Amino acid sequence: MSDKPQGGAGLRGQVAGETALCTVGKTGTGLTYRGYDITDLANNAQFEEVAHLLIHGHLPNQRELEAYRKRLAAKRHLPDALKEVLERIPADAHPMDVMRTGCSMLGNLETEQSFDEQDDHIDRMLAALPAVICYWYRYSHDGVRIDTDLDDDTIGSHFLHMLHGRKPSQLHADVMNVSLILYAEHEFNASTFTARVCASTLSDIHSCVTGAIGSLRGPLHGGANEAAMEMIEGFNDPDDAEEKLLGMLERKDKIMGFGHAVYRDADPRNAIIKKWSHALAEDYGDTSLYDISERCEEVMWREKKLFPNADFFHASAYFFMNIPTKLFTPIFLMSRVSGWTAHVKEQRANNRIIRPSADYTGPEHQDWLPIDER
Ligand SMILES: CC(=O)SCCNC(=O)CCNC(=O)[C@H](O)C(C)(C)COP(=O)(O)OP(=O)(O)OC[C@H]1O[C@@H](n2cnc3c(N)ncnc32)[C@H](O)[C@@H]1OP(=O)(O)O
Ligand SMILES: O=C([O-])CC(=O)C(=O)O
Repeated sequence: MSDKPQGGAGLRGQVAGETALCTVGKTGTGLTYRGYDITDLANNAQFEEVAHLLIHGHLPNQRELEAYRKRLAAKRHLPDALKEVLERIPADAHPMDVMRTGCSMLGNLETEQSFDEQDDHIDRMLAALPAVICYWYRYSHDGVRIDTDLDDDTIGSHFLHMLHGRKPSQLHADVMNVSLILYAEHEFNASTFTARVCASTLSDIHSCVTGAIGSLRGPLHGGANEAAMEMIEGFNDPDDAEEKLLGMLERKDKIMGFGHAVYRDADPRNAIIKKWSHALAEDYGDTSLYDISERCEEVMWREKKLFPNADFFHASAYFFMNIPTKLFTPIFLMSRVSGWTAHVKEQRANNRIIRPSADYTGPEHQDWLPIDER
């Protein structure tokens, strides 16, 4: 059980609803999806099994998994109108803005007319959002119009295939799979709560996801994996990292990829992605970025008792897979859409509009002043 002291700010520690989807900091290594431990899932599952678990309530059997995979693979194409919009977005746009626009445009072209259609739209977003980011990235950076309708078995391999123009190695496909599992769900985090607030007004599913994308974009949430990468890239070696980190701590800078709103001693996702980052570093043939990251972990714990969260070793892992830094947060999104939409379904199934109260801190009664007297 997490015993982190919880102040009032940021609704920290306050129960804001119920969920059957996830526990954070309560049991086992501290993170479970519908009762399954994150380590078991990361060691054994395919991301599509986890998405099915979250969205449809149970782990699929072989027949269900094959049908689910087929259904998702059939939804990878992008409508021409969406491609046109993506082609108009400049290369220097923020990729999370591209995702926000892409998701919203999909909602214009394929609007959810009734909640009975929600599962079809969820499948579509899971399948098409990786295509949205890769189509834009490859068009704006390489000048190519990629075919997104590829035959890869999994969402992770499909993404890497579109991005690099070739099928990924088994190691890279495995790491993407684990990464998507680790990022899939995390209870009432900021972006999921955004999705639930939007769902509680009985809005459409694309609005819920588009709003959540905006919340995930920030550096205190999903944007931290990119910010962590920018930081470690600035360190020459472990000793340089230590010296610079100490300076940053002295100046009270925020160290991206460290700390957590709920966990106190460790984020259970860190050990998993750290192990894979090490395997990737060996495969890459240059472990220096991994060594730098490990030194950051040591220094942060020694100096501040702060630990890496899910984002920190993701930075080096993605780097070793030749993924451009600006696409790190969109990968988080491609995964978290499973958790967001599972929460939207849960909210809709037992809905009351989310509308908390505030402590008023403004002025007492003020007399009206005509404009020429102000
Ligand atoms: C997958 C994810 O989205 S995980 C989160 C990703 N975000 C990041 O990595 C951004 C960096 N981390 C942070 O900003 C914070 O740790 C958060 C936003 C994740 C959690 O915020 P909070 O719950 O407010 O943090 P917490 O209550 O533990 O903060 C306690 C103290 O530690 C400090 N602290 C927390 N994290 C960090 C950090 N990464 N670097 C430096 N100091 C930190 C806080 O400033 C605070 O100091 P104070 O008491 O002097 O104000
Ligand atoms: O739970 C949080 O506040 C942030 C987080 O780790 C996640 O969303 O994965």
